[in-house]
Amino acid sequence: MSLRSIDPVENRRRMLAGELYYSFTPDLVADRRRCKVAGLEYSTHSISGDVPRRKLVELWNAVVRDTTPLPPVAATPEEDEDLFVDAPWVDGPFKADYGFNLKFGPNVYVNFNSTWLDTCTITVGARTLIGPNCSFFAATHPIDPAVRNGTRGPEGGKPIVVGEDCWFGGNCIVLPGVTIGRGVTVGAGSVVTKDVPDYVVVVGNPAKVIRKIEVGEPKAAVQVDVVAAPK
Ligand SMILES: CC(=O)SCCNC(=O)CCNC(=O)[C@H](O)C(C)(C)COP(=O)(O)OP(=O)(O)OC[C@H]1O[C@@H](n2cnc3c(N)ncnc32)[C@H](O)[C@@H]1OP(=O)(O)O
Repeated sequence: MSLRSIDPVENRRRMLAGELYYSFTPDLVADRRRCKVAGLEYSTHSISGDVPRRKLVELWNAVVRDTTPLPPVAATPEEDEDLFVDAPWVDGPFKADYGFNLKFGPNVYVNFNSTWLDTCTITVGARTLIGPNCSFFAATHPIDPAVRNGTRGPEGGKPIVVGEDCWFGGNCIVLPGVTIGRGVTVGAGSVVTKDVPDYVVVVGNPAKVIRKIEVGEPKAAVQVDVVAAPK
């Protein structure tokens, strides 16, 4: 069967739905290339720090294909930067398959070298912090090599959901179909293979709960005293 004969609309529907589909069709190859190019441009400016925050948010929105208009430019560069204080902050290098299946909430931070195989949606809840070298793999392949059939065979996927207020240490891997609750800490180097409930610490490969987290008073109660004294 030629991959060119596949109905691109139905194929794409199957990809997002987590059903078997073909990923080496011309349209999906082009979509991945678009994301690589947009991600490279974003990463380059993220690393060099040579553009204002507004431009970086614009480049990020291009990666994830978010067409929401940015707010009007503020009076000063500082005030303009403040407009984007809650925009997701992703340090380059960053790599994803499609970009448009990434759904990040406000105030999310992703440290450098993250990898996102977003054949299905990958949702990251507000205020979640992600350490360096973390990978989120929504994509999967058939276990039977006869079905898998290299680049000619079908592949699958399952969405990943990360709740609000989570923290991932460095070098974590999250597998397809995993839902992680609110306020979870994932220890460095963990491989999360199964769903994780709210407010626990998980570590290891496969990640296991090592303790529950007692949630404190609202965040404002914990303030580090670093505000400069008025001159
Ligand atoms: C957003 C960013 O950029 S993040 C910056 C990068 N920073 C990091 O990656 C740091 C990540 N931190 C960790 O992994 C920490 O170990 C934490 C947060 C999971 C520690 O959690 P705590 O609840 O304080 O665990 P604690 O240190 O008491 O250890 C409890 C047990 O778990 C084990 N453990 C702790 N972390 C890990 C881990 N990542 N993997 C495997 N085992 C671990 C400990 O060895 C200990 O085992 P023991 O009971 O047999 O002695």
